[in-house]
Amino acid sequence: MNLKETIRNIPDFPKEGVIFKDITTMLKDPAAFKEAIDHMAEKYKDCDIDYVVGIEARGFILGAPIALALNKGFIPVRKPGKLPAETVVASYELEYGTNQVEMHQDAITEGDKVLIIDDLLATGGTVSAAVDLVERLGGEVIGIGFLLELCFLKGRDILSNYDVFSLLQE
Ligand SMILES: O=P(O)(O)OC[C@H]1O[C@H](OP(=O)(O)OP(=O)(O)O)[C@H](O)[C@@H]1O
Ligand SMILES: Nc1ncnc2[nH]cnc12
Repeated sequence: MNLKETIRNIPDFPKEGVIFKDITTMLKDPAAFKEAIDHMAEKYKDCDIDYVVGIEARGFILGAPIALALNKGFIPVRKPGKLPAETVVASYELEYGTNQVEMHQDAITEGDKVLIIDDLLATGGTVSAAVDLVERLGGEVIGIGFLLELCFLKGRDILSNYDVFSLLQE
């Protein structure tokens, strides 16, 4: 199957000049969704990790099934004000704005080995903020996995100290 073809391009969303990669068309197709999860889980099946961290919101959709496929727990990184217990916060810039992400302070303890999953690597700002949260809590980022990498935005450059994998590239 050509997985990339199941992802739809929406021009000028959420603002002019951005071609939005809409994965809802892939998620709606069970064979495509399963292929994406299977391939991403396969990549990490022999890695020594304790948890999968997924970034709200689309990183949850991929990260949770990958965590289950690897038989690991799932830790959410959320947008501000959503997590009920004590949190750590990191700010970042996005292709189309700025935002913050949070993680529960007790989600990770010193020495935990973590795989971070998100749907898309653009500038790398979002995932760098998630890396920052994991490392401030003493965790070790073993890998960072994406469904799709927008190579022209060079997000990989700011992640050069990490093992970065993308299933699809554009
Ligand atoms: O590499 P970056 O430039 O940081 O961009 C990538 C991020 O942008 C999108 O999330 P978005 O903030 O649109 O939120 P959503 O998942 O809640 O739709 C995407 O899911 C990544 O998390
Ligand atoms: N072009 C894009 N499409 C979908 N999600 C994104 N997040 C950042 N840039 C994006």
